[in-house]
Parts: sequence; structure tokens; C-alpha cells
Amino acid sequence: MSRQLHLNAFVMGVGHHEAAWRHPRTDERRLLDPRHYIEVARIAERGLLDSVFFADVLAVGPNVARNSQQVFEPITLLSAIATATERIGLIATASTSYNHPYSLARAFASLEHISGGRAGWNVVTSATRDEGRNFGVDDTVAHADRYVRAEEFVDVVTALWESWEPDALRLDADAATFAEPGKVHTLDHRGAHFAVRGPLNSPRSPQGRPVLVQAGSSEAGKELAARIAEVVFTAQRSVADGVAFYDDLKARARRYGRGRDDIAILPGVVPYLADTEAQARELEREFTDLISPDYALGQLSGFFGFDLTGIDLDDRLPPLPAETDIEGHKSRSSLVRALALSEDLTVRQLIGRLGGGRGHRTFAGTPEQLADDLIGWVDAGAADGFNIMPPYLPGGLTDFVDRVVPILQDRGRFRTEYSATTLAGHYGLVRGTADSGSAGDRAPVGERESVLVE
Ligand SMILES: Cc1cc2nc3c(=O)[nH]c(=O)nc-3n(C[C@H](O)[C@H](O)[C@H](O)COP(=O)(O)O)c2cc1C
Repeated sequence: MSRQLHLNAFVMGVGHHEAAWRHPRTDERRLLDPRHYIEVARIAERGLLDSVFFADVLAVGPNVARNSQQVFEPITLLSAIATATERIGLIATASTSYNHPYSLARAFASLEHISGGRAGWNVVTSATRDEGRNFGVDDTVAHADRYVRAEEFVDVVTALWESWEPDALRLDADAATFAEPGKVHTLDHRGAHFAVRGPLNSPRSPQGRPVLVQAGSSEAGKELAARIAEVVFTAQRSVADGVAFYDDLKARARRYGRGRDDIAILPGVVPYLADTEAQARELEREFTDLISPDYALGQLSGFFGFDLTGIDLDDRLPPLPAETDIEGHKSRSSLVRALALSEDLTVRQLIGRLGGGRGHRTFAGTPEQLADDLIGWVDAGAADGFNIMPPYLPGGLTDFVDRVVPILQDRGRFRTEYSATTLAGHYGLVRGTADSGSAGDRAPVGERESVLVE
């Protein structure tokens, strides 16, 4: 049977295009309205998508005057969405650089319980200097150091999630037994960055633990993904690049003893859909025309850690730091540079091309053409599915769900009903919840001094 696609809706404000909030197809007042995000998640659920996903950055974006900002903290927002949806997976971004594993493990465990096993964590290391400055860090933290901390952070969080054995919770009021102490374990973790005793003050969750997602494509990012990620978001612009990334990541995962189906790889795509290709291109142009160059140059400067504001828009990019010298978004800086060089773009043309998805691939065409394209990528071995990034919301997602999903279904490439209740189930992840972890080696709570719980 042909491979089924996995589809995630990447939700950003009133759309991914940086000028979406200024386009008549959106209502910018809805940016601050939780009902907008609930509506978007319900549209995605109506389309039987695997999940919705929210990104997060811990600082105001490059130009607060010129661009709409992400206003809600994702776990908080997804907790509201969880109560208004039934089946769709809920993926939140959270930083390993500016959080603590215990509190983050607890927040995600709460989302797990609130949603009935639909939570996922997009693990990011927070690449920008402005984020550090909000947490007492003045200088950019070295890329390698961020990933070393991330590796330990994820291990501690995972161990906390697994600190309760699946059947530890008894809830037996007659026997006055809330939980079986012998099945709730400490970690006694002492590492380079964290000392965490555990256990987590939240029982094992419905899907065992949240799904781990990763989206960094540098060497260190791919290594982390290969070891721990179950879903990978990535920005690949051509089938050839997609195949190279896909094969590389699956081969790395094999070295960690993981199978090909243990990781779903989802490149991003920003779809402009219309009845004809010409109309779709015209729609894309309408958005491009609304770009504010001063905002776009701020964002471009952020990718390279190099001030490009004030550059002549009709010039080519000046010589820029190499990926090896960039401590921020390594992989995205390489992608943007390659795009500019390969097509000999002026800065004006480059920011036009980046406006829709910050370097992610854009697609302008008919629903049929997009369905063909997506299936083509999967059949070429470049993807297991896609991160759908509507340029405007909710309309861009409605069009995808109403016009592209049915074509994928007719071709037998997408589910016609949910067969699972958990996020891991939607992605077909086989994980041994009952036997995962080596909790048995750790000290049961009953053998420790008692903790006064208030
Ligand atoms: C689809 C997608 C979503 C991302 N979302 C976030 C995000 O919400 N917050 C963030 O700090 N980085 C985000 N990133 C960036 C990566 O997680 C990573 O930090 C960045 O690519 C730099 O990592 P690298 O140097 O390993 O490539 C995202 C990347 C992709 C492809």
C-alpha cells in the first residue's frame, strides 16, 4: 500500500506571511483572541490532521512597530485548545536554554492529562541574543553549549515523565491508596547542568509521555533529533535537498538503534491555493507587496547575526559570516544564503521570497497541483508528511482542509477518519509505554524520607 502522509498545521498568528495581518483576508484583531486559535485547531481537526503546532520565541521580534507578534505562550494556549477539541495532537515549542526541566516536564504532563494524551514538545535551544537578555544572559550562548544543555535537559524531562510506572496510580479510595509507592521512582539526577531528584508530581500520562519534536538542522540539531525526536520539522526547498536530509537523518537514527518509522520527517510548505495557477501566483504577489522592508531586513539580520538594516534593497547580499561562525540559527542562515546565491537575488527579491515562510518552501497553484507535489515528495523519499504553514489564517487552512485533503484521501494517501486517540497514535509511533525506561533501578519514593506536600 502507498504510504500515508502525516500532516501538521503550523499555526502562527493570523498567518505565516509576515504581512498576513495587513491583508484583507485576515482580521488582525483576532491575534489576541483565543477563539481564533481554537477555530483554527478545529478546522485542522475537521481535516483529520495529525496535529497543530505553535512556535515560540522568548523575546519581542525584530521590529515591534512593523510586525504582528506571537502573543500567547504555547502550552497555555494549547490547554485552552485541548478543552475545545477531541482528537487532534497539540505540539508546543519550549526552550531548553531558558527553562528548568522539572517545571517544564510538569507543564507538559499537565497538558497531557488535560488533552487525554495529545501533547507534543518541540525542543528548541533558543538561538537569538535577545532571548538570552531576558534571562540574564548578555552574550550569545555558543551553539554547541546550547545543544549540550539540550541533550541533558531532554533526558531529565523524559525520566521525570517516566518516573511513575504506568500502573502506579491506584486511586483506590476504599483501600486509602492513591498510588503505589514502589512504582513511583526518584531520578537522583546530577549532571553538568541540572540536579533533579524527582519523581515528577504528576502520574504517568495517557500516551506514556508527550511526543518529542525537533526542528534544528545543524549537525548538533540533527544529532539530537536522531537520538530523541519522533517528529522532525525541517525547511527543505527542493526534492533533492529533502531526500539528502531525510536519508541523513534516518541513517543517524539507525546508529541510535532506531527504525525508519520511529521518526516522521515533515518539511514545511506555505501553500497559496486558487482555481488556477495564475490566480494563486497573484494571491502570493498581493502578500509580497505588503512586506515592510525594514522589518524584513531586521529578520534577515537575525538569521546571520549581522546587521543588514540600511542596505540598498537593489544590491546583492554582502559577504556574510559562514555557518561555522554563526552561533544563532545555523541551518537557516545556510538555507537563506544558498537561496540568494543560487538565484542571484537582490535583497529586495530575497525578502520577497522569504516573506511567506522565513525560508520555507512556498507553493502557488491549484489544489490538484499541490496534492501531486506533496505525494511526489513522499514517493521520492523526501518526506513522511508536511508541516502546512498557511500564509493567512484561518482561510488558508480552510482551503487546504476543504480542497487538498479530499484529493489526498481519494488517492488513498490520507486517513478518512482518526484511528487513534493520542498524538503518538496519529503518527503511528510504536512506543512501549508499559515497559519503557529503567525506572525499576531507581529508588521507590517509599524508601526515601517523606516529603510534606502542601
Ligand atoms: C518548522 C520549524 C519551527 C521552528 N520553531 C522554532 C521556535 O518556535 N522557536 C525557536 O527558537 N526555534 C524554532 N525553530 C528553529 C530551530 O528549532 C532551531 O533553533 C534553529 O533551526 C537553529 O538550530 P540549528 O542551528 O540546529 O539549525 C524552528 C525551525 C523549524 C524548521
